[in-house]
Amino acid sequence: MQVAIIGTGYVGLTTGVALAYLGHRVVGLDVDAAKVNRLQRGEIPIYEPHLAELLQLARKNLTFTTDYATAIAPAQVVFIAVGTPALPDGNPDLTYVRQAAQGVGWHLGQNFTVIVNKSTVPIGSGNWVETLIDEALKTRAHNAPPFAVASNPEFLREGSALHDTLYPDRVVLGTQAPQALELLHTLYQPILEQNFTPPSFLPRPAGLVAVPLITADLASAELIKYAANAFLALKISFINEMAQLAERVGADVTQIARGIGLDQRIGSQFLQAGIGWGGSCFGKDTAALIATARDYGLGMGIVQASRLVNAQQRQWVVDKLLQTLKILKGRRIGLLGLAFKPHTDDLRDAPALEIAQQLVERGVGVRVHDPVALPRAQREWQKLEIQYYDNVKTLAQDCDGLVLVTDWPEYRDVAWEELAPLMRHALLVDGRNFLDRERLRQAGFTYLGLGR
Ligand SMILES: NC(=O)c1ccc[n+]([C@@H]2O[C@H](COP(=O)([O-])OP(=O)(O)OC[C@H]3O[C@@H](n4cnc5c(N)ncnc54)[C@H](O)[C@@H]3O)[C@@H](O)[C@H]2O)c1
Ligand SMILES: O=c1ccn([C@@H]2O[C@H](COP(=O)(O)OP(=O)(O)O[C@H]3O[C@H](CO)[C@@H](O)[C@H](O)[C@H]3O)[C@@H](O)[C@H]2O)c(=O)[nH]1
Repeated sequence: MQVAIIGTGYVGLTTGVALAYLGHRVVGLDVDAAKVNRLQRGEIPIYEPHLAELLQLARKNLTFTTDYATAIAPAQVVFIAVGTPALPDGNPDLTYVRQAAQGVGWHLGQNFTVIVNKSTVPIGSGNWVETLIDEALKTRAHNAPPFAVASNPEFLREGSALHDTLYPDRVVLGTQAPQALELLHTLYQPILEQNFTPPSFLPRPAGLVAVPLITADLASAELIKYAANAFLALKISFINEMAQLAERVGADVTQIARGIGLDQRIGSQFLQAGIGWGGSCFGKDTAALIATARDYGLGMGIVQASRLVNAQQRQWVVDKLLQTLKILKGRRIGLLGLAFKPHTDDLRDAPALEIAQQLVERGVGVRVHDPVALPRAQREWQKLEIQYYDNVKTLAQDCDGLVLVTDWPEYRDVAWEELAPLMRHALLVDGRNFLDRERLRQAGFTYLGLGR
């Protein structure tokens, strides 16, 4: 099938590369000319495992452009995958969705096209996009072509985006138009029936033979996305609240997580207590859900509470440093990990930024390290007075404490025994309960986890 994807960020690029690999002809469309130039040269502008490799395998089916006419006119399916960042009142900023929808309306070809909202957008956005396209079509001289709007929320996680796209837990399609559903079913058929040859570097999970398809009305599909993210955020905040209690009563939250997670009704994933959630989605999507509910007179107390707990977790790390070192002014603290999670260079709502800001405000000299996100942090955090290190050992020299912020696997392999003697205080706050605390203690560290 002929596909256009508007927005070549984490979601659009991953979707485009995956669909091209599956044999569809895909045009990636972006307003960012520099990004499109790089993609045309085969370069991936973000750090996302295997994306570059799969792009190479899919190249013959994939082109990139900044020109709406080139991308939209021949397309049978158009995905809108532009950003929907949070506004100060919690509602998502729909400026980019509006621009994309209007661009679609101005350039739609004469055959039936399905326009798919893949961006995370509030309830009613499907109808709104339809109206925008309709109005744009009216400005055109010739007869308006047939089209339908569908919702196809995206559930990929950064760091495993391609895996999640090729082997999703489910595909959700929200539309009332049978023709749209039929087209999208054909588009996703290789994934739904898992009848493609997996790339060698992304093997199919054992036992996966088919992916469930959920068909829903537009509003339900839109709400499924927000409900999923709110629930996941809530699950993490729940275990983090338990961590706060566990620490006070002398229990170990990692044992509690295991003890409840093995109950199949609860499930063991997303019970890792620590600094809490960050990233481009949980914060913005829980805020959007609360903002939507507010319009209907609902408070969304549980979702509000999960945001509150999350904010406390970031503060907890600073409090621990303060309690242990007593005076923070004049100290040197090293942060290990800047990205909001491992295997990505994404810094949106990264807990590291907030922790660094708080420490800087308290007069701490902040040093930071990350295996992949350093260059991006240097570009995006220019106003923040912190020092960047590409070597953990050099960073630790004369430090009063280290905070493990991101659970990058390589931090397990640090020669901790060599680090402790170099530091002014061999203190480590493990913000993810990730390291082997016995090993750290043997290496001479005062080890502090969260909730254990
Ligand atoms: N990042 C994730 O893990 C993830 C997962 C699921 C859903 N989502 C949702 O998907 C959407 C996209 O997120 P993302 O992280 O990929 O964003 P992103 O910021 O990485 O990419 C968005 C892209 O859209 C481009 N763009 C903006 N306006 C445009 C326009 N008018 N025409 C063409 N291109 C335009 C931007 O230049 C950018 O390259 C958001 O709604 C997000 O909530 C994101
Ligand atoms: O047990 C856990 C699991 C995760 N996290 C943190 O939670 C955040 C989010 O992690 P994750 O969900 O793995 O990454 P995202 O890429 O933000 O993916 C989420 O947000 C996406 C955007 O909407 C959705 O598509 C995904 O389904 C949803 O998992 C990160 O800061 C993690 O460190 C924890 O603190 N404890």
